[in-house]
Formats: sequence, structure tokens, C-alpha cells
Amino acid sequence: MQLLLTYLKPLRNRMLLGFSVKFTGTIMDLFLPWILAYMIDVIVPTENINRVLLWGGLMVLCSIIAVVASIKANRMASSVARDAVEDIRHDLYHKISCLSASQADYYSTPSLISRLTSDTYNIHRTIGLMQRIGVRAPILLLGGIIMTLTLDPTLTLVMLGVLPFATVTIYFISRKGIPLFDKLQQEVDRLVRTVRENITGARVIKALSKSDYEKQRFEGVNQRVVRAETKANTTMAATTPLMNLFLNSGLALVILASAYRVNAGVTQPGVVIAFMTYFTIILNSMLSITRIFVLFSRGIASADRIQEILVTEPDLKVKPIDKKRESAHIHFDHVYFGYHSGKHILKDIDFSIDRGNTLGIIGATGAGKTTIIKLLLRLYDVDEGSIRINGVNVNSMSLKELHTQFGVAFQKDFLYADTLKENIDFGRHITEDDILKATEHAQAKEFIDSLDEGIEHQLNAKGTNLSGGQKQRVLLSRALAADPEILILDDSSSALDYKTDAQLRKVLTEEYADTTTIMIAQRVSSIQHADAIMMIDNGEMIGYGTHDELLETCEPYREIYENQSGGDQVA
Ligand SMILES: Nc1ncnc2c1ncn2[C@@H]1O[C@H](COP(=O)(O)OP(=O)(O)OP(=O)(O)O)[C@@H](O)[C@H]1O
Repeated sequence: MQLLLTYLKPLRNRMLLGFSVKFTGTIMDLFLPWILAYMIDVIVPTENINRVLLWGGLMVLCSIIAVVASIKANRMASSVARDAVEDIRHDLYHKISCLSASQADYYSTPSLISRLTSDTYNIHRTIGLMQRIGVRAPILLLGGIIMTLTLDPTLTLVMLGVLPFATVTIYFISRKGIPLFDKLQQEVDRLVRTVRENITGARVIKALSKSDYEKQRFEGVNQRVVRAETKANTTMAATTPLMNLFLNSGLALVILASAYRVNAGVTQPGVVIAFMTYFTIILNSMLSITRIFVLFSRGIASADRIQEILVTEPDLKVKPIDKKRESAHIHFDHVYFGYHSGKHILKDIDFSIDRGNTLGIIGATGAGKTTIIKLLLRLYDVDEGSIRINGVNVNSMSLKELHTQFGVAFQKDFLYADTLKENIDFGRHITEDDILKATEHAQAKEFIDSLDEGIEHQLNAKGTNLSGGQKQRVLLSRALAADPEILILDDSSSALDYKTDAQLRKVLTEEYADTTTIMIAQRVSSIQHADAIMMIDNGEMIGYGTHDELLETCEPYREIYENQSGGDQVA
């Protein structure tokens, strides 16, 4: 609720103007039955054609004002909803992009996406409808009762006798119905999540012949949506017939009472006709108010979910400057870290790399290799120990200052639907010459030259129109393009053949002699020439040294080397 108020405050003048226009249109609508009654009972019996035309003209005028005002007010309501939600979306996106990796893990990616899409959509609908029906329905309800009172208070009492039944019915059905719609929304969320997983994993699902299994899984989720929908709609389906029952009973009572009163000469036929119209207006406005409650409760739930993100304080604050005199370029000083408190993924990681040197990291899957890189980039804060670059603790640098030092190619980095050039430049305004140089160094030149548009070749989202090896070369080009001080290659040569891998290593040694490189690899051949190699197992350093030193001192390293060089040709 607080969120809606905050974002609607700057638009209050436009909203007030819209309310006034809507108010005028609604009042005109309310006057129409009253004028009709007056014409039937007073004007027509005088048989004065001029007066009939005058009052008829007045009715037409009121109708035109009502229609024009309603259209204008609806447009204004839509523009207010559009502008408020544009601001909400803007701020939410900005906030999400500032969340730390652990905060993003906590909320989960699908949840953040649905807050940015379906929740903002719900709010758009709520703000729009509240301005349209939210203004109109209460005016019609109260105004309708007042107008009937001016026409015939006795008949109004008969009509009001039916309203409590309608109110109680709407209250109980809504109380049961609203939670059912909330449940339905949750099931729809689950359906969206499943579809998202299936589409993302379409290739592997097909490759593993899991299509039937996934179809069944989808069918299960789909059935849950159908059941939730049936339950919610069956409950709410009673509303309209019951309201019609009350409407018709009320009308029957009003007609019965009217018959006596018309015969007794205390009321007129025109008044009875107007009454019936007002009665319908009043009951319909009650139904609209119920709809508002349902929508409003959904809108508020969505607003709360968005507010939760907007008030989240970024947890990676820049700490006071912490600098030591150190000769090492990068220094991990007895680092401990866990994604969840209490369970350390990394234990006592302690090493230094001098400027221009290369560190190779090798270890079993899930050993914690990528986590070391994430900590160096300060995507997460360490639990114990410190990480220093040129002696400065990474937690005392701004993230921008820290990240501009890096060129990074992650294992599953993403490519987006744009040209190769834009994917390599990545918004850093790198000159075309430097981009072409990077593609040459990353061994990507040959395949890019073979494309008709060359560097302007358009990629599909996630680079699906490239092979695994081509993708890796583009990502490597991106990492090298800005001539970084620190180069991170996380399993970036696994899809390269041995020859290309060897050429890449040669280029890195010759052209990037001042760049400090950390290279994670599965193949010993990719890192065996590094200045130092770290063997990591279950979050612990079990070996550290040159290739030759590790062959002597680290049994698991020697085993990997022997296994790999036994089957493969080592470059
Ligand atoms: N965001 C995360 N939240 C919770 N646990 C995580 C997260 N990322 C990684 N882990 C866990 O941390 C451990 C180390 O993961 P990491 O990605 O560092 O391994 P790795 O050695 O790089 O593995 P691989 O060679 O398969 O890429 C794994 O057990 C993994 O499940």
C-alpha cells in the first residue's frame, strides 16, 4: 500500500482531474432515470411537444456528457497507471541490478522476474481499475440510493430491505473466493516456472529422451491450475445468479408495492420505471465493489512483493580503506567462505600471485574453483580472512573500481541477441581495432572472417546460432578486449581443440605479459605451464606449486595428469 501511495503522489493532480471528470460522467448517468421518470409522469401528460423535445434533448445531452467524460476519464486513468508503473519498473530494475549475488540467490531469479513482470502488471491493472470502477461504483451505489429516496422514500425502504441479503452473500462468497484466487495465482506461478525450465532445457530434454517425462510433469502442473481455477470459479460462479435472484426478488417486491401505491395515487408509473433502473444500477455497483476488493487484494499482494525488494539495502557496502604494503598483485589471506552460514565451501584458501603471473586452478567438480573467482570479484563477501589486490582489501574498493580491472570469461557466460561486435564490446566503447585484435588473440578471427557479415554477424539470444567452441572464443574475445589487468578464464578453453588451446596460451604469454591470469581448467594441459597451480578438493587447497612440484608432492594431481596424458596427447 505504501508503495502505491509513494508512486501515485507525484501524479495526484492528474488523478484528481481524472476523478472529477469521472464524477461528472457518473452523475450524468445517475440523472438519466430520474429525468425519464419526470418525463413520463410530468412532461408527457401535458402533451406539450416543445417540453417533451426539451427534456428529451436534455437526456441526450446528459448521455453524451456521460460517454465523453467516461472515455476521457478512462484514458486519464490508463495514463496515470502507465506512468506510475513505468517508474516502479524502472526503480525495481535498478534495485535488482544492485542486489548482491547472495541477495539474488535468496530471492531466486524466477521470483525476481515475476516481480518485474506479472507483479508490475497486477499493479497496473489495480491502479487503472481503482480509478475507473473505484470512483464510479461507490458514487452509483450511494447516488442511486439518494436518487430513489428523492423519488419515493417508501419504495426505497422496500428496495433497501433486499440489500442486506445481497451484502451478506457477496461478503461470504468473496471471503471464500479471494483466497482461492490467491491459490490459483500460486499455481499459475508454478506453471510458468515449469514452462520456463522446460523451454530453457529443451535441448537436453530432447537429447535424453525425457520429453514424455517432462510432458507428464507439465500435465501434472497444468491439472493443478485447472483444479484451482475450477474451485475458484465454481465458488465465485454463485455470485451472479444469487445477485440476479436478489435483483428479481427486489424488483418483484418493488413492483408489488408500486402497484398498491400507484393505485392509491401516491406514486407514479414513471417513478416505478426509474426505480427498477436504479435498483439494477445499485446491485451492479455492489458487484463492482466486490470485484474491486478481489483486484485490490491481488494488487496489494503484488505491491508488497515489489516493496520487499525496493527496501532491501545492498549488503555489499564499501568498507573504510584497508591497505597493506604488499608486493603480490593478488593475495588470498586465509579465506573461509560458505553460501549458507555454518557450512564452509572454501576453507583456509591462502595464496599470492605476482603481477603478470598465471595461476592455474584444477579440482573436481563442485570443489569450489568458481567460488574463488566469485570472491575475488566480490560477488560475495568472505566469512573470514581477506582478499587483496595490490595490497587493497577488495571490500574497501567501489565495485566499479574493482570490476574495471578484470576481463572475465565464465563457464556459462551469456551472449545476447545483438551483433558479435556489440557482444564483445559489452557497452565499454572499445574501438573496433581493439575488438578485432581481441578476436585474433582469442582464436576467433578465422570463424568470424568466414561469416558474411563478419564482426557485424547477428547472434540469437544466448548465442544459440554458434557452436560451443565458437561461443567460447567470442567470450574470450570479450574478456581480452579491454586489455585487463587481471584476466579470469573459468573453464574457457574446454571446448577448444588442443591446437587452438595451445595457440591461445602462447598468445596470452606473449601479448598479455603484464596481465595477471587465473585460469580454471579441467585439463592439466591447459594449465601445466602456469607459474603456479592450485589443486583444490572439497574447498581445501590440497596442492600448490608448479607442475613439476605438484607431480612430486600431490598424489591426486599426478593421478589426473597420468589419466589425461595416458588417453590424450598433451600439447
Ligand atoms: N549460489 C550458490 N548457492 C549455494 N551453493 C552454491 C552456489 N554456487 C555454488 N554452490 C555450491 O558451492 C560448491 C562449489 O561450487 P563451485 O561452482 O565453486 O564449484 P566448481 O569447483 O567451480 O565446480 P565446477 O567445476 O563444476 O564448475 C558446490 O557444492 C556448489 O553446489
